[in-house]
Amino acid sequence: MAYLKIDHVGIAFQRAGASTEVLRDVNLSIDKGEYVSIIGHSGCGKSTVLNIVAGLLEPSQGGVLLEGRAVSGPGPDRAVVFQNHSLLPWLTVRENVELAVNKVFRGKKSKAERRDWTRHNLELVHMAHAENKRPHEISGGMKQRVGIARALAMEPKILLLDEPFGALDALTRAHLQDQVMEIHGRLGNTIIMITHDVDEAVLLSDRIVMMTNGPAATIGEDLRVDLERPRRRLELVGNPTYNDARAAVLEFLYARHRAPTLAA
Ligand SMILES: Nc1ncnc2c1ncn2[C@@H]1O[C@H](COP(=O)(O)OP(=O)(O)OP(=O)(O)O)[C@@H](O)[C@H]1O
Repeated sequence: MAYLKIDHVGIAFQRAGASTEVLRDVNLSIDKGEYVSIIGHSGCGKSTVLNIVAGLLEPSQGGVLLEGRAVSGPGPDRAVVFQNHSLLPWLTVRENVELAVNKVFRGKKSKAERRDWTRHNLELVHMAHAENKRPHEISGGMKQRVGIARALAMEPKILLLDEPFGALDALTRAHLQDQVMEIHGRLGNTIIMITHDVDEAVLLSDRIVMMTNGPAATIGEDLRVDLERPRRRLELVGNPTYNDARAAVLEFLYARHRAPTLAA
């Protein structure tokens, strides 16, 4: 049995009396501990897939099963990290993470244990030094790290990353990618990540799921990335497996499934 199963999922949105079918017959099985990226052109429905797994949207057809149980709404077993860090501005870094920790672990861990757990997760993303700062006092990359710490601290079964590095400069982005790879290597989280970046997808993922263009988008190809872990970006320069995976994704996106705006 798959750990997470997206089973014949379809969704249509109604707008101004018209119905648009955004996803059709999306099927995906993910094993525990797998790092799966979803890539596809803008507007094809990647976030919609993620939001259905998160339980924030209800599919019109099919459903999502986590450990054999149907997902029927949001829950702490599926934590989402959005592109634009969503920290509460009036709380400190520590309080932002603690809020989630208290929600999940009140009654299960003592107050002191919850504090330690909060600190531990901030340490995982190297942000413990800034625990008393408020979001406006730290950089975008740091805010994103806090968002990741908050998600990890909930000990979710599935970590859902919606373009988590999209708003960052290239160097910060590379640094954070390395940290996420390191955390995944250490904790073995099951991760679904949306990205537009082909190199990011190849570097981080065990599998890259490529989506066709909408409307009625679906999974066009599911590519396994057979690169040993831990992966180091510099060592992968010139690696034939890396280059083949990269070429396959580029070919899918820019030859077989060009964006409608690019195809004109
Ligand atoms: N709640 C909604 N109501 C109506 N239409 C929606 C809703 N959510 C998404 N859509 C539409 O569904 C399509 C897919 O959107 P989605 O955000 O999933 O795409 P995406 O692939 O994640 O895009 P991007 O890469 O630009 O973030 C778009 O045409 C969008 O306008």
